[in-house]
Amino acid sequence: MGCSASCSGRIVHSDDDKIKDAKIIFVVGGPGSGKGTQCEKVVAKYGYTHLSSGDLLRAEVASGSERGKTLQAIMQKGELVPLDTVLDMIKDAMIAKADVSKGFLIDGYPREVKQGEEFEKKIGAPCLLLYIDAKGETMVKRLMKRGETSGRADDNEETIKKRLDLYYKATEPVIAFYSSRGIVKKIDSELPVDEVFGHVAKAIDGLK
Ligand SMILES: Nc1ncnc2c1ncn2[C@H]1C[C@H](O)[C@@H](COP(=O)(O)OP(=O)(O)O)O1
Ligand SMILES: [Mg+2]
Repeated sequence: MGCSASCSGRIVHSDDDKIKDAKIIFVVGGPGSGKGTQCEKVVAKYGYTHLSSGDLLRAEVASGSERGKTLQAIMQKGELVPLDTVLDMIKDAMIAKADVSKGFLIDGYPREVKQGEEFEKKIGAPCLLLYIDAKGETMVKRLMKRGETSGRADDNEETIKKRLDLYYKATEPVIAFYSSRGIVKKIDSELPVDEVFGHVAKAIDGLK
């Protein structure tokens, strides 16, 4: 945010104001369920901005920064990185895109209920949660295949298993949490990509 001590609070607030009324969609699903694939198609059709927490974190790792080194060690083990780190990165990215974006797809976040609560405190409430649902065995198969070319350190059998376990334990409660608010749309991601997208598009068209 680059606000020096001499700034009045106003500058910080105007940054926050930029995203105050933003349309926010959470995209939740297991690793390899097809979140990234669907988000790309939403970007093309609707002009939304796609923010993948994993991609933001991997970009930080690639930058070679000290923070990146710490993150890499955590991600390689298939664990969750500290909440504040991810949230700050998402918020900065949203502010940077606020002027040109029709809305935001928050992909891979929240990973646990607490992350959702913090997001709402610091940024805002989602109007929709797309629950990209595929079977465990489908996700493993897709990730093993993706691992052949992705270069992702966590696309290997051992880490995939840990990520799946963590998904079921920590992330599925997120879906229950938002279901009670009536904003969850469950999308069958076992179908071919374009058919999955048909359902995603219907959910987005139903907004407002
Ligand atoms: N509906 C679908 N049918 C077949 N393959 C799919 C699919 N959706 C995604 N894939 C493939 C593309 C990727 O290689 C892999 C993981 O997809 P992804 O979009 O990277 O998942 P995520 O972002 O949820 O981890 O599966
Ligand atoms: Mg992804």
